[in-house]
Amino acid sequence: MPDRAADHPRAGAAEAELPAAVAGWLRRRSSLAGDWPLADLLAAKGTTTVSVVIPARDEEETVGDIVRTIRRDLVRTYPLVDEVVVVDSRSRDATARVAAEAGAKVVAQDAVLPTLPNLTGKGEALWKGVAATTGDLVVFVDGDLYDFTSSYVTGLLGPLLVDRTVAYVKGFYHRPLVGGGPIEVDGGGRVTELVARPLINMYWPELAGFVQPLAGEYAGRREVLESIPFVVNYGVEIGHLIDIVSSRGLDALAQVDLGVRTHRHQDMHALGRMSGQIMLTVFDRLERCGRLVSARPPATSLAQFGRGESGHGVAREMVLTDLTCRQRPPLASLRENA
Ligand SMILES: O=c1ccn([C@@H]2O[C@H](COP(=O)(O)OP(=O)(O)O[C@H]3O[C@H](CO)[C@@H](O)[C@H](O)[C@H]3O)[C@@H](O)[C@H]2O)c(=O)[nH]1
Ligand SMILES: O=C(O)[C@H](O)COP(=O)(O)O
Repeated sequence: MPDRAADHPRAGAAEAELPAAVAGWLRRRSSLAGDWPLADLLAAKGTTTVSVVIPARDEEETVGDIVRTIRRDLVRTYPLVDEVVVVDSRSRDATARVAAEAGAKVVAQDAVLPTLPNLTGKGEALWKGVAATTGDLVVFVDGDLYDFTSSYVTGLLGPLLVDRTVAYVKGFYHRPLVGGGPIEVDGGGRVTELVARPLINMYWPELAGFVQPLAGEYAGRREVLESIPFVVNYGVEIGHLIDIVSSRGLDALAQVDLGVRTHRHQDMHALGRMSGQIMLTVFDRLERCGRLVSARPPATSLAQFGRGESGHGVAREMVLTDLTCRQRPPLASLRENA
């Protein structure tokens, strides 16, 4: 992997405070999408097969362009990707039709492993996506991206195709916050900055070098993805990082700069629920490895307040959501028990 001593992401003045392992990892395991030219990847691919999994819930606006771009650049023009699967996560819009018309294989989330009880959430869609595909390498791409290019996929595959010791590659980017007012160039990733990053630095400082620990664009080896549990909600990404660094060490992980990413932002209440799910995933992992002993487990119900109409004008309406950290077991364990 290219030596990034003087390149992005840079360790600033506080480098002395970073665990030495992180500073070294940043140099060894960070690269740019442009470091992985398609011709080199095609040469390295050999018989390795590649699946792209796109989880999508109500993404009719964007999912078609993402599928078309991957199929045009990486299936038809150059044979890097072997299958493109959209997991339709109970969409109420035309996501499934749009994705199929763009050339994806579309699987309904609940139709995969149908004998299991259905669970809800993004992590569930990803787990079913792994179950529904066969590639040796699996690339995940969110279905709500506005500025997707095929270099997302080539960048994520680069370290996996050329280095057997890399197990899992995370994307990173600049994240503008778009909508409402003027664009904030790095205003996106609010849950990342307010919740995930502080928790990671407190409890897994070896992961502190990840620029976008919650990125929805990442790739992994099938045997690795089938060996870890998947939290079924938005805790899935932080769960992956914690579980893989714990089982395989930091050098099994890499990150690639994919440039800039814009996506459909969720509202504040949705981000509050996401934050709660991420916190509960962290507490779950801390408890499992005996680092947190709580006299009373955290409550899993989140009360949020919105505006509703009452007979006396605007009322405060309370909505309760269950954020329980449900998990799917490693897919490999299902096969062993079959
Ligand atoms: O039940 C669900 C919820 C979401 N999605 C899809 O998952 C992707 C990402 O979901 P989104 O709601 O757009 O998440 P973000 O607000 O963008 O959250 C960020 O942070 C999350 C927590 O780590 C990650 O899961 C996301 O990938 C990452 O983009 C999109 O294609 C969704 O359609 C599903 O398939 N099923
Ligand atoms: O990754 C995150 O932090 C959340 O998805 C929120 O992202 P946003 O602030 O760009 O909407």
